[in-house]
Amino acid sequence: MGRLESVLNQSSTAIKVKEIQEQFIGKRLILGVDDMDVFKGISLKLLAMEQLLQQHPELQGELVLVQIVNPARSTGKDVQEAIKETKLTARRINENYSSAGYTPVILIENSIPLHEKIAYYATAQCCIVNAVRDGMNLVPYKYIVCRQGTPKMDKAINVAEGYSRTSMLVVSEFIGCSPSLSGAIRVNPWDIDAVAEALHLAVTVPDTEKQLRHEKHYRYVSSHDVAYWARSFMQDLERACKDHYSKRCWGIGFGLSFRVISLSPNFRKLSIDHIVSAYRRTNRRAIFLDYDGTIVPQTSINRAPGSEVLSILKNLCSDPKNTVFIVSGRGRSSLSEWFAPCENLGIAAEHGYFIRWNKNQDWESCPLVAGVDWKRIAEPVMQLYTETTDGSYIEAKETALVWHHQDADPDFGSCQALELLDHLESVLANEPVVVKRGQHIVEVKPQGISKGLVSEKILTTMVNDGKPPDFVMCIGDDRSDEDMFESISSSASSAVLPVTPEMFACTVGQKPSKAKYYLEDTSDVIRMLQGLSTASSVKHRFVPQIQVSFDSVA
Ligand SMILES: O=P(O)(O)OC[C@H]1O[C@H](O[C@H]2O[C@H](CO)[C@@H](O)[C@H](O)[C@H]2O)[C@H](O)[C@@H](O)[C@@H]1O
Repeated sequence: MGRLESVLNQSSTAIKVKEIQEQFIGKRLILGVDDMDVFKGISLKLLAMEQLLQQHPELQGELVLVQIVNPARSTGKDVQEAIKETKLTARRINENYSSAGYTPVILIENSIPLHEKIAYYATAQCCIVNAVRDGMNLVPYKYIVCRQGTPKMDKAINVAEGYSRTSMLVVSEFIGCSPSLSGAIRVNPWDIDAVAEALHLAVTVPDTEKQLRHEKHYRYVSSHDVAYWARSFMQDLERACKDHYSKRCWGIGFGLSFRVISLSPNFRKLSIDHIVSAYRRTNRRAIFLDYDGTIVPQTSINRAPGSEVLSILKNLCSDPKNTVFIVSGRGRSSLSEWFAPCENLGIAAEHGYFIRWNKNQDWESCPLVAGVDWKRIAEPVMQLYTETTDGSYIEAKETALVWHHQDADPDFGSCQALELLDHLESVLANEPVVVKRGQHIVEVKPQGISKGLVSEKILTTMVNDGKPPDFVMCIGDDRSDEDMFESISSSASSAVLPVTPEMFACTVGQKPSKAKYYLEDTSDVIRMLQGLSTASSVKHRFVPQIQVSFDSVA
């Protein structure tokens, strides 16, 4: 900024500004400054200018595009073609729309001194950067600083004190600085109609709007200087390195999915002996189990629980010391059908929208949620991604919609999922829903529903019933389960639980998690649950069932 301001202060710059003002008196100036490169979209810009003049004859004779073309940095065939195309298009526009004293497109192809370039920046009413691919591109920032000018420049060109500055920017959405320019008109450079329209808007909006946009831009550019960037970079670095030395790093995955994760040294494998001994010592236990990826492998074709799982759960539920819940994103009909043999099992379905304490009780549903009108917006968007992603499909639940891509090509499916997530978040921004990523799914579900609230509700009910838990175990593999891990640990440290129970938050797979423990896979989980189940059975077996009959005592 300082460098630009010092050039603005040079008398040679003021002289050039006056010269340009005189040359273009009564005209409106649009400026482009680009290297001659196939990616800069110069021809597309010229086509948009041509369309603008054709659609708005009132601008003919008045609107001028000055395109400064810095010499090409390479000499390849593609660059030569871009130069040829640029010249041909400029010539065609000038042949069709020039008049006495008016040339609509001025190409400046030779390299010009910095002060001249800055004089053009300072004079142009609008600046356009139309690159189809680029790095940061600093042209918009330079333009803003030059439009702000300096007191010395104002004096030299007779600008009154307190004169309100204006600047209008049309920028390609594909350049790095685009997201930082909230007052710019953003365009897709390939869309010539849209670029022509943006240029029209830029030159015709009232001055008050041009001033507001300029103020916004100048505030940003002047506050985000080199020192700001250096400071924020250092802060990011410090944050990323915080606790770095106390963490353990692991390389996981193969090929393109290889990544390094850093885990806290407190994160450790759950020892079955350790949890079984805590289980034995305790009398009021709360057990929360996620379904997919936790007690049933993510990859299994048959999604119903096997007989081993059912028998373990049945045994755990029949221990009067236990309150056992399946907490799942799945719908209530399949869960209640699958777990019909486990009469005492609690089920929280659709992430807790529906809760049932045991088979004999009715389903409670969350009173918070407004209707599901949002499905009319979300479904067509999901449909679009289903049509373009082979192997994907939509699952409609009572309160949620899920887009599945487990059977699609893994890389393509993941890319599509990220795009869909973004797309849904923008179209549903005003709806009472959240859009979440899960294992091979993108799910839209009501706001205010989470597995964390389920565990909180169950623990609170146990406390209110006079059975504050002294053992809490929660196992899950997915992002939605992290809410449960967080919730049980905050319940333990807050007033929800009067005494701190033995806590076992456990994720499935070694990965960054809010859980303190991990188990490798579903087989490990089943083995551990089997250990607990055996502990319950053994106790039952050894509880003396002796009936003393006093009648028999003589
Ligand atoms: O909370 P969970 O018990 O882990 O349930 C989460 C989702 O489970 C189901 O999807 C999962 O199984 C699908 C196969 O049936 C698989 O294609 C997908 O990748 C898994 O995420 C269920 O269909 C979803 O509605 C649940 O939200």
